[in-house]
Amino acid sequence: MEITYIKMHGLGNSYIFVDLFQSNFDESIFAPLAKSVSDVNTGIGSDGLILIHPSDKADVGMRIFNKDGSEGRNCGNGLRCVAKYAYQNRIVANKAFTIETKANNVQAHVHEVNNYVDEVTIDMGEPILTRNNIPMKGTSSDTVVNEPFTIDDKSMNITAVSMGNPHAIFFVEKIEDAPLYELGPRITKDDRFPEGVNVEFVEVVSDTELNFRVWERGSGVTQACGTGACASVVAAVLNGHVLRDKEICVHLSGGDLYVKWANDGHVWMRGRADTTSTGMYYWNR
Ligand SMILES: N[C@@H](CCC[C@H](N)C(=O)O)C(=O)O
Repeated sequence: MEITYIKMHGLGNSYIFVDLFQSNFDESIFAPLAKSVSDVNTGIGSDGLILIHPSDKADVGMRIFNKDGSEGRNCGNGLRCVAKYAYQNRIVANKAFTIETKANNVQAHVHEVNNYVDEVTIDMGEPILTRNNIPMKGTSSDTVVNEPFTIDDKSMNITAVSMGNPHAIFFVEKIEDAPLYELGPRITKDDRFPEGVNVEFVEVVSDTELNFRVWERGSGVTQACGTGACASVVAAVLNGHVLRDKEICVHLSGGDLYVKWANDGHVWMRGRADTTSTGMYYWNR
């Protein structure tokens, strides 16, 4: 099977994009295709697969499949890439437009300088803070803010936030000491999260800056996670580390994202989206 693709990334969080405005495939191929293209040795190498598709609910639609073939409901870095692609390939005519995800419809705004889109801002909508809707098991309170969380012999405090997909945020003193490889793969599959969870370790650098590392559900360690950065800023506000309605710079392994949890409840994310290559994938199923 031959599949035309584009490889793009948001701060090193890379995906293989397939434009379903141009071609059509059977639903059954997407999960195995995500696994196949993501393999760095026998595929292309990426954190997953993203479909750009026609939508009857928004100007353009996005679906995301993680490296292991599981489907996610939202992807912040993917949204900025889809916005850039849709504008540059004239799927949309205006710089401001809507994108449908499995979680919600978001508003995108591309920033064009000398005919080149370098940054994209996304209004990600409102975070979900209720335990049942994150979802996370437990009864101690309706929201999960700085709640004791023990795994094996390690006691930490968790704040859980959904940006349409679930995030478990742990504040640490120093980002270099975060137990990312030790606990990331355990927490992501912990029974307390019926749908799994994206795991973030966050250091508060100042009242305008956070350091951030992630173990993504279905993909493992990635260079960046847009929804994770948004969830971390919300968690930092809830814990009194940073102010609401103020733009916070989140330092991820692959670069910086600018995130604000506005007073109207919406979370805004601004950052780069980059294209690395286009090509034909020859898939031996
Ligand atoms: N990298 C993404 C999130 C991708 C989906 C996630 N792994 C999940 O399963 O929820 C981002 O930039 O937000």
